[in-house]
Amino acid sequence: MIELSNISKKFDQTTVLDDLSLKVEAGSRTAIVGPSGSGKTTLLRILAGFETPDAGQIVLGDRVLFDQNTFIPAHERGIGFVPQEGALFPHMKVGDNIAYGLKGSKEENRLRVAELMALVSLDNRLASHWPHEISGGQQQRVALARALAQKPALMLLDEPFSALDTGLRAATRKATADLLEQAGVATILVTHDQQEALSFASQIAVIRNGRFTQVGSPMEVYSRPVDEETALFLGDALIFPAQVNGGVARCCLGDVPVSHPQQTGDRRIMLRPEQMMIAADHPQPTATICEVDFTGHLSTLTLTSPDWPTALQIKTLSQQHWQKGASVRVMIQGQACVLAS
Ligand SMILES: Nc1ncnc2c1ncn2[C@@H]1O[C@H](COP(=O)(O)OP(=O)(O)OP(=O)(O)O)[C@@H](O)[C@H]1O
Repeated sequence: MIELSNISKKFDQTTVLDDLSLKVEAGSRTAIVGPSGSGKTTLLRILAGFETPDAGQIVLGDRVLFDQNTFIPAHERGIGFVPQEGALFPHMKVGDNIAYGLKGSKEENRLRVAELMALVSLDNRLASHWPHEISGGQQQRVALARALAQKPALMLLDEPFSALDTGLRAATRKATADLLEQAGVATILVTHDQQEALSFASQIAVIRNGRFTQVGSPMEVYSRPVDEETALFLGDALIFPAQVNGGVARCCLGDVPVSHPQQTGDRRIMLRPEQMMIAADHPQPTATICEVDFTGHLSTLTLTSPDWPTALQIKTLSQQHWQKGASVRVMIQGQACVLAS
């Protein structure tokens, strides 16, 4: 397990990381997600040992890597690091890139490189290619193999899939997740892509202005975000003012059960678009479709109702029924999340 406690870092007079604490269980996957400039890369560099925090403690297993009196240098930490776009050595062939840092004989290293290439599903014949002769996805796998060669207890991935196009990106992400799970290596992925974070990790840490605003399972942070900014950062959200009492929020859509019944009073509630059920041909319609933006399997409907102060935009599965002017009934499934005021 890796545990960071109360990590802070300033550059000049600006606080970049502010009292961060996080636990990552052995063999598990955590994603740190947050907007540009929130401090994600700085935190990874601190973990890797490329940067020194001003305060706090980092413990990996039973080893203190950093505290007031300790600084274990990067090459002694047993931590693998895959930076953005792989950063392979361009003047070294693929095999030599992977073997970089291996300490065995030439023959032992050749066998280990072959083993690592098989592990990341790379054809062994690519070992004699130059990095520029292989695809972006293959380059990422080489970078991963190079990091795995050190048998790290923890792997740090800094936006490693960002240079890949959508299809390759999802496939490489899945392959990487499977591989790290098989190898039993704990992983921290940094990304500003919320979908990537939600799909990759079993723990999500949302960072904003150098602080973790929320840490939890992907489902927890997605469906129960602590505040409006976190809600909107993690996906599409519908946010309404509501009067919350006795586990029910009274809002323009009617009465909706809430997830935290202890929260009461004038609040704002959040629903995800998939919680909105829109029924065409309902005997008691509540809204009118005034615009349909068809984008393939999803359409964005703009709905109006005399009961609502403003129009609602709802992304939903495309259907033949979605026609401008059609009357529909809007129903809500599940519970609303009450946001921090
Ligand atoms: N060596 C440095 N010296 C001074 N300021 C720095 C240094 N490294 C990072 N910063 C600043 O710290 C803040 C956080 O940067 P960081 O790269 O950690 O953010 P990030 O969340 O990884 O952003 P992105 O998603 O754009 O990569 C930024 O304002 C950045 O300008």
